[in-house]
Order: sequence, then structure tokens, then C-alpha cells
Amino acid sequence: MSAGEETKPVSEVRELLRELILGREDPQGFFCMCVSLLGDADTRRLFLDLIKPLSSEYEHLHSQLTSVFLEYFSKDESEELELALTLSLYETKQIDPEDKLHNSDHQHHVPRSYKTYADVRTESSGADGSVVPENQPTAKCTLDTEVHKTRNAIKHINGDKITKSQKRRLRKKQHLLKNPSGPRPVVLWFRRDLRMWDNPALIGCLELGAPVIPVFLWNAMEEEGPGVTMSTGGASKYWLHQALVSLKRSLEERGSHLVTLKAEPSSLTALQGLMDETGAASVVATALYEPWLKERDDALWETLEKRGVTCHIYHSYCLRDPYTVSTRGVGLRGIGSVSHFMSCCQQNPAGGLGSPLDAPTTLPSPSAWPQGCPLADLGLARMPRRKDGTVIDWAVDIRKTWDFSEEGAHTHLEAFLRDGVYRYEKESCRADAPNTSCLSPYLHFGQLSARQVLWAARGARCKSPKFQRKLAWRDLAYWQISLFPDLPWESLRPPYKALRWSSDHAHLKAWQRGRTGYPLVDAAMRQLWQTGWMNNYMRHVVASFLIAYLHFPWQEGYRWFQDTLVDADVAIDAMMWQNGGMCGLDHWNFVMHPIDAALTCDPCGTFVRQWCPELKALPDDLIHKPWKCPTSMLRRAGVVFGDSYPERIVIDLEERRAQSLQDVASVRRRFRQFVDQRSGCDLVPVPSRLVQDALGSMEDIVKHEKNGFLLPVITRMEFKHQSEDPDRQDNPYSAVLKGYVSRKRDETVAFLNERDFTASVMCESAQRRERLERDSCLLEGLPRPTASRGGARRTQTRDPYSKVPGGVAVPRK
Ligand SMILES: Cc1cc2nc3c(=O)[nH]c(=O)nc-3n(C[C@H](O)[C@H](O)[C@H](O)COP(=O)(O)OP(=O)(O)OC[C@H]3O[C@@H](n4cnc5c(N)ncnc54)[C@H](O)[C@@H]3O)c2cc1C
Repeated sequence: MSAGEETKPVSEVRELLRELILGREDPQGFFCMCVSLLGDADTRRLFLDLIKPLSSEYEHLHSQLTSVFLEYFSKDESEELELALTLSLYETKQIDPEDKLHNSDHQHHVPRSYKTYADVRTESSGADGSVVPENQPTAKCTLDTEVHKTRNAIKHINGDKITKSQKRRLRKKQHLLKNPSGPRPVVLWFRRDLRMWDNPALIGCLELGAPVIPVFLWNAMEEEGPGVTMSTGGASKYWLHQALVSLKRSLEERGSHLVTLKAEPSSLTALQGLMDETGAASVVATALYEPWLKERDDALWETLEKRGVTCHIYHSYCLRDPYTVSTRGVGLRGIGSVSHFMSCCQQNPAGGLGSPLDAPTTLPSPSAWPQGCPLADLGLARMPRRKDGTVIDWAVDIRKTWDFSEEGAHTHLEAFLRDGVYRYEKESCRADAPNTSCLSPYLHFGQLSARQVLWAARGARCKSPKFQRKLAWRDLAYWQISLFPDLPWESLRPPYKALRWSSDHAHLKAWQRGRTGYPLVDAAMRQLWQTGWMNNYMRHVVASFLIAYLHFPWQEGYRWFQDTLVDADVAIDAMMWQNGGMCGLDHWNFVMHPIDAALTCDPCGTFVRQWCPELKALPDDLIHKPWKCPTSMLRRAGVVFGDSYPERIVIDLEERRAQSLQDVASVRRRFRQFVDQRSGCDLVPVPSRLVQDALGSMEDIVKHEKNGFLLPVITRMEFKHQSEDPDRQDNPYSAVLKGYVSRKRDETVAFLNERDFTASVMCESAQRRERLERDSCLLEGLPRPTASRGGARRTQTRDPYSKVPGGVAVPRK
């Protein structure tokens, strides 16, 4: 073939050859494009000549292309005929949509308990809710039109420059040519449902009977939402990376693959690109409930559906879709508490929960995979480098602590139900024993579904209602964020925004790094820093300390948790910090005391010894208040304040607490319009949808305001009392809780606390006296005095709090 007679398609192929050499195209793709541009006969005739120039410098490429060519043309004639027939059939179908409808042979089946997006939309518009069949004539983006479009695109390529979208279309052609007669692939969009077991979206995909293309898209901006959300901080991003590694492996074990992609500029464009490239006809995903993500998804589904793509959305992230929770018949009194939420769910039931689904053993693959990017390129597990170039591996302890896989999730669940659940009801507050499930990161990333956990808990030998209720707490958080989209950054109780907050950066830093001088707080914050987790009780202790004793706004704690927790969850974290920060719908009716709380959760100091090893030689009874140790004891234990262990950053806890209380009282007086004069409760502006839902029975307590509705919400007695006289020092309703189990137990704790301290100091001075006497006898040559009986150190040998009948501690004998 001389250059003079070279046709346009041939020069386009030469152009593509350059792309291949530059590594921007793979041999398979290149070959398919040749077939598209030249047609079968010319490809057979010209291909080997066209690739000849590669044989010297790019020998490997050349041999790959040759074998692709030989393989393709080794097909017998009947196969080729079939291909031709299929393509012409598509052409015919394009001009005869009726025929296409009648021939729809792979209508999908959606499990009854789940809904497609089409269902949800038709339902909400009051239609009958029937499922939109995949091959419905209104679907604009059918296979035949795509083939046609692709052909047109190829016709219009201008030879000199191939644009990205042209390339994508060519790739789509490649997919179609490879699998011309099969059903069009379905994109399974993994988000926060990174599991094989009990994954309705995954099973829904399989029911479509088409090849499945699992994808994970990452766009940090979209996750963030409009406010200061800190949706995925360092630790949880690290977990996400590892969970994706594990998901990829699970998919590969099933003959599939995970395509990872940076969704730039948006998830919508990335998905559209994928649909174009693969010819996929539907997208399947699990619903997300953060309002900004829901908004994004709603717009995205709508655009895709307009383009003829069918979108199937399943609900499995929570036990209950938060957008279906109604207060009808229950009202708004007590809103924010888990019992109110459970009443709403019971009174207004949704469809049944159904039972967990099995994992599939295989997944049908497409004939060719779309191009993604390496998982590492998503930048989820980025490690900074030192000046000398070495990597700072900050996640080393997180790796040692956790198994990030779905199997790891099941192991945790089984171990908990076999062992920990027996102690959960009464002893879940213990910091020194693994009495809780540690399932939070797995639940957050959907490596376990809430339904699986609930089923397993119900079927366990020992049933813990308290544990099962925790799943309702989780749903409550998602309901709250669905009602209050600003939950992660805006206090729900307006007056509290005006509180006088501390700006002492050194205090905040000391809290973050576990250097406050309060061993229990420090141990918990160090555990968080190193492992990305701490238990619920300890989260209450450190949150109380930050807010009630250090006077920082709750948002500081929320953001730090979001960055350091492996289970950082915008909805739960925001709800809990708002409640702890006195601004939530249900603010905590207690303040954890940083020393006395230890007597309930770490009575022998085991937890503190693990995370603050510099204190490990201190006796049990003083390890939580080392500043009370006699100097000699500190010397023996090697504790030097300000050196081996920090000085306390605040000394007078009572005074700090009283100040916090006074500040609250004064803002409540300043913003009287947000205090209900009748009940003394705080008033919170609530969204009208909530009020409309409940109205009727609630007219009496909901005040109609110009800018919304104000609802009286649960308010601490001590606040009501203090507001009457902000300078008052003797508030009888003090919320400071020394322990957690009961006030009675607190009193016992206080008694033991005092007795132990006195006894320990007495012992210490007796020892000192003995030593002095012995030394002076030695000096004066007198006989040694007889040694007193019993050990000088009063180290506790038995933990008196591990069994607390009826919540009352048994004092030591
Ligand atoms: C200030 C503060 C911040 C918190 N931030 C988060 C967070 O970012 N992510 C998070 O998952 N939990 C958060 N929690 C709730 C709770 O502390 C953790 O879910 C729990 O410690 C996780 O440990 P676990 O799995 O052993 O819990 P378990 O006691 O075994 O509970 C089982 C599951 O129930 C759910 N759950 C438990 N407690 C709560 C709760 N109070 N609210 C909602 N769901 C709950 C979790 O999914 C948990 O995994 C926070 C609590 C506080 C006080």
C-alpha cells in the first residue's frame, strides 16, 4: 500500500498506533478500534502491514498485536455471521421500537422488599409504583442507538486529534464488539456498602442477569458537603483504603474486579463516562443519607434516567430509611431520645426488615474492563515524608489493632456474641476490658450491615437488649441529620452559640495529644491517636472534659474525632457532640468527672497503665490522681511532673465546672426567647416538615414563630435551676456523675475514694516513720525495732467493681 492511496481510516489507525506506543491504549483496544474503523475485511487485509513498523523497536507489542489478530480471525465463518447478524438486528430494532419491546428478554427482577429509584419516584408522585422495565421505549440510551452513535462518532473523527469522548465511544464500541449479543453491563456503584454478604445492591445486580462492573468513585469535595463537615478524616480514609483492598480481593476471588476512579470533576461525569465507555444500561447502588449526598444522588439519578439509564437504589445502610420515619401518632415530646425514636418507628412501621442475604460465589464479568486508576492514586492512605525522604508511617498501630476485611468484621461480631455480650448489659463502660463489640468501623463502611448485626444478636445465646438498642441509636443519628442538615457544624440550641468559649490553643493541643495531666483522659486520647478508636464511655469522659472543664466548643471535639476515629461518622459523631456540647436535641444529663469516672471504668488502673506507661509503677488507688502521691512515691515510680508526665492543665475542677454552669445560665437569660417560660426548657427551631408530620396533637407545645417553629426540648434540671440565679454556687441538681451505673454507686465510689486516699497517705507516712526509726537505731547502735506486719503498698488485688449486683459496689473487705 503506497502512501498516496492511504485512506482516511488508515491514517486514523496510524494515529492510534502512536497512542499505543505512548501507552495510552492497550493492544486489545487498539485492535478493536481498527476493526471499527477499517471493517473486518480491511483489517484482515491491512492489519499486519500496519503494525509492521513495531516489529523492530517494539517487539513485545508487535507480538501481542499479532496474537490478538490471529485469535480474532481464527473464528470460523459461522461466528462471524452471528456477529454480523446481531449487529444488523440492532439496526433493525432501532427503526422498530415496538419489536424491541416485545423482545425484551432480560427484564430485571427487584427483590420485593427493596425498591428501585424508579419505584421511589413513582411512589412519591402518587403513581402505582411499578418497576420501570429496563427496555422500556422511553429509555433513550438503548444499545442500538449507542451502536449507531458510536458508528457516527467513528465516521466523524478528524484523524489528527482524537478527543477523550471520542476515545470513550470507541472503547464502548470495543465492548460491544466483544460481546455483541449479551445483555448490557450493569454498574455496581460501591459507596459505603463494602461487603459481599447481605448486600441487596449486589444481589439486585445479579438479578438483572447482566455482566457486573463494580466501581468505587472518590470525590472528596462531594463527601464534604456545604459546611465544615470533615466527613472523612485521616484515620477513616486509611480504613477506607484498606477496606477497598479487601473488597477488591473478595471480588477477584469471585472472578470479578473493582474499578477505582477519581470522580473528577464530579461523580456524575465519572459515571456518565463509565456508561459511555462500557455501554452499561443501569446503575445499582445503596442509598446514602447525609442530606448533601442524598441531594447529589437525587440529581445524579435524575440526569442518568433522563439519558435512559435505569437506576436501582437499595436501602440497607440503616435498619430504617431515615427519610421514612414519621412522628405521626407519637408527637414531638421527648424528641432526640432513643425511646421517642423507637416509638416513632413502631407507630409508623415501614416494610419488613427481611433476613440477611448470602454472598454470591461468582459475578459475571464484562468482556472488557473499563480503565480505572490504581487504588493508591485516590490518595486515601497518604503518608507524609520527612525531609530526608523517609515515610512517616502514622498508621502502624492502626494496622496492628485492626483487621480491615469483611472477614475481620465477622470475626469481631462472633467473638463479641460468644464472649463480650455477657458483660455488655452491666459492664459496657469498662475501659480496661473489651466488653463492647468494636464493630463501629465495620458498620460505618458497610462491611457489616446493621441487619446482619441485629440478626446475629437476636440469635445469640445471650441476648442483650442494650446492645440491640445501640443500633437504634445509630438510626436515630441518621434521622437527626436528615432533619437538621447543619447538624455537624451548627448548634441546634441557638443561645449556646453565644457561650464564652476558651481559645487557649495549648489546652486544646494537650487534650488532643493526651497530655492534660489527667491520666484517664490522657489514656483515652492516646488510645484514640494510636488505634483510631475508644469505647463509648471514654468518649463521654473526654467530651465532658473538653466542654465542661476546658470550655471548648463541641465543634473542636467533633472535628478532632472526625480526623482521628477510624469509625468517624458524620451523623453519629455530630449528634453525640451536639448532645455533649449541651446544644443537641437531647443534651446529656450528666457530666463525667475525669477522676471519679475512673473508679467505674478502670478501677485497677490497667487502662491507664497501658496507654500512659510512665505512670505504671504508681499504686492502683493513686494512679488516677498522681498529684496526690507523696513525693517519695513519685520518686520511686520515676514520675516527674512536667517531664515524664505533664502537670495538670487545669487544677480546680470544681471552679471550672461552676464557671461553665454560670455561662450557660447567663446565655439562657440573655436569649429568653429560646427558653420556654412555662417549663423552663430550651426551645429549638425545628423544620416545618417535622411539625407538619406531627401537628394536630402537638399544636399546644409547638410555637409558631416568624422564622419557623420552636419546640421545647429535654433540658437539664441544673440549667433550669441555675438560670434563675446564675451566680448561685450550690446547685442541688449537679449533673456531675462520678461513675456511670447509678448515683448510689457514685456515693460508694466517693466513699472508697476518700477512704483509700487517706489510708494510702497514712500508710506512706507510717512507712516513712519506720524507716527513720530504723536508721536512727542503726546510728545509735540500738537493736532494730520489729517490723510492722503487712505490706506497705495497698495495691488492690481484686477489682470490686467487676460484679456489681444491682449497680451497687461491694466495698473491699
Ligand atoms: C462524643 C462521641 C462521639 C462519637 N462519635 C462516633 C462516631 O464518629 N462514629 C460512631 O460509630 N460512633 C460514635 N460514637 C458512638 C459510640 O461511642 C461508638 O459507636 C462506640 O463506642 C463504638 O464502639 P462499639 O462498636 O464497641 O460499640 P457497641 O457498644 O458495641 O455498639 C454497637 C454499635 O452500635 C452503634 N452505636 C453505639 N453507640 C452509639 C451511639 N451512642 N450513637 C449511635 N450509634 C451507636 C455503633 O454503630 C456501634 O458499633 C460517639 C460517641 C460519643 C460520646
